[in-house]
Amino acid sequence: MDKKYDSLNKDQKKAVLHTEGPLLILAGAGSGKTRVLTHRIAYLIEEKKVAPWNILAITFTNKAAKEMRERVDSLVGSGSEDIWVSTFHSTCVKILRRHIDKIGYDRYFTIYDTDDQKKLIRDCMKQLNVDPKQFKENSILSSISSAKDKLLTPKKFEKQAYEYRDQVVSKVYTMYQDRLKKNNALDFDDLLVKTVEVFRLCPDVLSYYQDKFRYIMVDEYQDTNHVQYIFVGLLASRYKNLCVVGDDDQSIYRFRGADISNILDFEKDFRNAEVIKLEQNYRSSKNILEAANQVISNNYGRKNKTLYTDNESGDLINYRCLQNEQAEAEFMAGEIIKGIESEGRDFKDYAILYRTNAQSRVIEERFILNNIPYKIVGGTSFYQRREIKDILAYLKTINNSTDDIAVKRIINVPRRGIGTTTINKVENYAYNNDVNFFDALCEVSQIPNMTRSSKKVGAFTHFIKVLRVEMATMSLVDLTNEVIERTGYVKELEAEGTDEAHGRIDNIGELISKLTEYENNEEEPTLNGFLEEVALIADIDNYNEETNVVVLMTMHSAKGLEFPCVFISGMEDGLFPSYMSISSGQQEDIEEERRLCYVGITRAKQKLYLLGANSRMIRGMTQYNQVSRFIKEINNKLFDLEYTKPVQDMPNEKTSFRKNAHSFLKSNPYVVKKNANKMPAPGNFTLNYEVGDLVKHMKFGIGEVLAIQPGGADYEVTVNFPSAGVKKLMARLANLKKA
Ligand SMILES: Nc1ncnc2c1ncn2[C@@H]1O[C@H](COP(=O)(O)OP(=O)(O)OP(=O)(O)O)[C@@H](O)[C@H]1O
Ligand SMILES: [Mg+2]
Repeated sequence: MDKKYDSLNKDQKKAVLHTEGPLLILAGAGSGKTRVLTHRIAYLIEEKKVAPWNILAITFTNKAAKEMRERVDSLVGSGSEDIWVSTFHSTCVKILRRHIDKIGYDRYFTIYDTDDQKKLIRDCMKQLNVDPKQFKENSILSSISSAKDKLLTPKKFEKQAYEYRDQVVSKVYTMYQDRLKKNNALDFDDLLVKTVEVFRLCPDVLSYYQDKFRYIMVDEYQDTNHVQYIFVGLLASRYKNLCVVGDDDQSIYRFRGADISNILDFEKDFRNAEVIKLEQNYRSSKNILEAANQVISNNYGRKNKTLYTDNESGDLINYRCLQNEQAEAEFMAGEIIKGIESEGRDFKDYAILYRTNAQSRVIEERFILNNIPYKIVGGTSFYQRREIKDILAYLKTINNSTDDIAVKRIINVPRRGIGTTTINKVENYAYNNDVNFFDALCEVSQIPNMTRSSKKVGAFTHFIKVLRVEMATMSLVDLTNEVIERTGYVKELEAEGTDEAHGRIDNIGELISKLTEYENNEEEPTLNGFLEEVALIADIDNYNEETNVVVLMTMHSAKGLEFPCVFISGMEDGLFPSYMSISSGQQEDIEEERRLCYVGITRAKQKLYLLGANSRMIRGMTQYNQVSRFIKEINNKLFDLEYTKPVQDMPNEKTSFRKNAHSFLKSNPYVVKKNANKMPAPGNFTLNYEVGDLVKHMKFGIGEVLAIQPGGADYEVTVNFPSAGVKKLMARLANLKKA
């Protein structure tokens, strides 16, 4: 056997050599699962003389597929181009291009992306007279998608549709599917559904692929959904040479239909399955691994796994709670620059992970300021996002209506019944009369044959003109809120209720935060000034093509990847774990967040930063979040104590705590300053403490007074309790004692 297999440990080798029969490799992060898969492919070809075209390897993303092919290439040398290494979707496309005619589709079908899907759904809803105010296309779309995941055809779905909403979805689903077929198109879910359909209806096709793919491997098996599970099951049912690898602790796509039981039930589905556990982690330092283990051990119902490493203890984990999100971003930039200048690191050694895409905005701006090249992976950079461009287009239109592109962008967003025919006519009029688009809109009554839409156009131009007048007496934040309110932009997103829509709402909130920041920092804030500032940032943020760059991404996108240094930003309750997961009250939701935290931590090889902020501006409002519960699940001993006060001990560290508080107050315009309690006392009630003092509360222990504000017959006192976060208390009831 070739020398390259000597680098594998005993269990890994066992997994590589076990080529016949079902095999489950269930192992924690960084234990070499993906590495085993690549070596297994090499072994099958080189030692077992299996033809490359008899091998199918499925990865979760195209990026992972590309990496796996490269790794196999470097192991085997030649022949690897004949192996099928791809995602579920690309695998299915290849199969369908050859055989979909068997179920009445043309082999040259087109694939619909989300935008195409939405257009089609909209058409169907119109034809069926479904009220788009009551039923949002995105929400219907996501119901259809989840039906497809479960292999529910329109007919089957109809049979189960007892509730009114389901009956509406059922009607749309039936027509949608019909129209897809007429258009000879498949959506993304169909790629899997139709492949399974071909396999079930055409035994000869299934038989061909069962024979072809004698050896099947699936990476990240814990995140497969039902239809993917059926697909793999059908293919593997003849030879049963199926090797799946995964980690139940890294299942993070439940919201997309991933079913963790697929991995937990593998032994039931495939009797005689060999199960191999890999227990050695090769990726991370001892400290990082220990932190990950401590966090995940708080989840119930796990498969029993232990993970150790022979790597060095390495640096302690750098946990820091900074003053606010700006300071957090500044700290990251500083650390990266320090690492490059004094530790010989490269930009590409660093990854910044966060819970929601909206968090990237502040970081992007800081990096631009400090000339740190970066790239957003699996997402769009902040100012390129659709909703941000839309709202900015409104602001541009209000500011200066000669920007035709901006006006055209929003003339029918959200939809107000102004269609392309109208727009074309207005464009022609503008061209012929040499006026800009907005002016042409204002003169709509002069344009022939426009009676029907002229009212709608008039309402739009009126709306813009009114805001133009009102803005003289309004802050920019209020102006933007007016736009959002009166257009119903956010309301529409709320009604959609999908994860994507929530993400967009978060991003709009982030834009409001940006505006608030701008207004606070600028002596004479103007809309024009703001738009100029943003235009500059939006222009520069184009580092995308470079390879030696810091990468920014959500923890979801980081699955399977590794980096020497990892920052996790926003370790605060309400952000991570998310507010939704906390407020749902479901243990499962917090557990999914905890798995995500485990994924995040285990991306790091040498250096891990867990960062949070005392205060964070969300939707233009300063929020004081508690330290993330996940931080509290990590033993303080693993934190770099030189920088971090252990959470529980903080109140004893009086001096540094005070010092901290003062700089905190300085940077926080929202907090009433020190002389606040010299304001007229409500009634005859006085306090014996002031802002900056430490006080003791019966339940929350010692905390620091951040603000005091008279309110009726009492004071509202804002206190930062290290054990419980920032609380607003009524002084009489709270009975706080100076500590
Ligand atoms: N036996 C080994 N000797 C040396 N390095 C190894 C060994 N096994 C794995 N590694 C290295 O450890 C790191 C993690 O491996 P790999 O990415 O395959 O883990 P994984 O289990 O797939 O992780 P994840 O759960 O995050 O997907 C890689 O850098 C890999 O090269
Ligand atoms: Mg992996």
